[in-house]
Amino acid sequence: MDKILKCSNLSKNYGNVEALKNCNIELKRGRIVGLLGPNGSGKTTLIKLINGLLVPTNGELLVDGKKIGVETKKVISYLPERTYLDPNVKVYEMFEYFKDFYVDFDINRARTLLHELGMKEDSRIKDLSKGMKEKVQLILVMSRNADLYILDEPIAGVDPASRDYILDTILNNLNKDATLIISTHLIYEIERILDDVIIIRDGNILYQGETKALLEEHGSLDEWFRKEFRYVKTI
Ligand SMILES: Nc1ncnc2c1ncn2[C@@H]1O[C@H](COP(=O)(O)OP(=O)(O)OP(=O)(O)O)[C@@H](O)[C@H]1O
Repeated sequence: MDKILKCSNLSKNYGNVEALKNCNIELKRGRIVGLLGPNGSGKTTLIKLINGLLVPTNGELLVDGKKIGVETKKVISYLPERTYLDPNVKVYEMFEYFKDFYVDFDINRARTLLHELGMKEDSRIKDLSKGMKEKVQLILVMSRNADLYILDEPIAGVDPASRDYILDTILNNLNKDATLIISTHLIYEIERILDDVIIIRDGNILYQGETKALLEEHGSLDEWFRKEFRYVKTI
């Protein structure tokens, strides 16, 4: 199965809001994929559907050829846009918790990454800054040996000096057959690492394919995005 993700005519409505409309997406293994689109375009909705946190209104969604359920959750490592860390535990306790919970969690990798980012295992989560908490959460997610990593805004709160390190860390720790989906508005920062992009507008897939093709045509994804989605005042 060379496709890790397949969405067929996938739709999701919230009441009468059509957040995703008949989306068809196929992702191969071993790719780094940017999930891009303006605010409210449907990115988080798609991510929640893949993680089984929402149920589609219509259409089908397969991860590794399987319908969303216990088996697909085992192979997905997910970084949500909001922190879920218990403020009262220490970092090493989170590591141990992940080790008990996920058989694919590599605690030594987590310790190394934490050390390289200058943080300590005996820090209590509530004593960390917002950006430090984000780093811990990203370390937890990237220290699993998953087939599909889904990162919703992974570097938004991280200082610019750490961003490159984190992106390189992501690349260096990724198994060659694993696929990584990154949803972010920081396009300039990540475009260099993307193999493919999915661009969503108003719940429709506007573009899906190799980043190279867009870069050849437009020079920079970030500039293309700014032109394509330029805010036009209508009143
Ligand atoms: N729980 C909800 N109830 C009702 N409408 C919702 C809900 N969640 C999202 N929506 C709507 O669905 C659409 C898509 O939202 P979604 O959060 O998926 O967008 P997004 O691309 O992730 O946006 P952002 O970049 O701002 O995070 C928007 O119109 C939003 O208002």
